[in-house]
Amino acid sequence: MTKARQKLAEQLAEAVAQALSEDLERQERALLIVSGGSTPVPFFKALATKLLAWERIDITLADERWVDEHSSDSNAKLVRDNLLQGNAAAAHFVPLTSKASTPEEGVAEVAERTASLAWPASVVVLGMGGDGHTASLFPDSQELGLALATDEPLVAVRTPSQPQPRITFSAASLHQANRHILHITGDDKRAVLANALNGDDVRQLPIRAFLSCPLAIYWAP
Ligand SMILES: O=C1O[C@H](COP(=O)(O)O)[C@@H](O)[C@H](O)[C@H]1O
Repeated sequence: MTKARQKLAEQLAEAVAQALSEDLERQERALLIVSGGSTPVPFFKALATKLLAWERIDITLADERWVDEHSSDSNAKLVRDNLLQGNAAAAHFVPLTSKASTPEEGVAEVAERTASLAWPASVVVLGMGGDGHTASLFPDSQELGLALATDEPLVAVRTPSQPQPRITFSAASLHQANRHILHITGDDKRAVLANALNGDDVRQLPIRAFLSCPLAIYWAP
């Protein structure tokens, strides 16, 4: 972990804690939506140390691989191991998988589970892959058009470039937030983001669906 990435994670944790705290001053519960992958780990660890009314905070994921919750590929495991620790262990975490064997079979149950959360979310923290995907809105997914257009909260996704089936919040659901943040690191992702800012084809680079939310960008080399 470089010093710049650690500092970025700490600054992001401070901003997210501040946002949650502000929202909790005027509402009973607040919702935080986080992303999986490798980038958020230092952010999760920094956020877990914050003194917040965690028992009034719901946390869920932007997307998930349809894998066992103990799998190393599980975004829920990532959140449990790194964010739901220390002070933040009191938060209420809502995972995006079920006992169903496929996301197509489980999506309705997960949608019911997430409907009772405190929408709009206080903060959505997005990540981005080198192909411009965010959440599980992948350029090569046959469900991308549906996930970008539907009013349904969640979509089951099959993506040729990914080994596991996935479930993702739709763009419409992820738009329902008071604040949107993109957390990325590295020159390769900076170049992808620059490319995204220079065009408007959302299917080519799905992160474009969030560029005008507005989107606060947290980037370090
Ligand atoms: O597959 C995923 O990838 C993206 C980016 O992950 P990273 O490892 O490059 O940080 C992530 O935002 C998404 O939630 C995750 O499911």
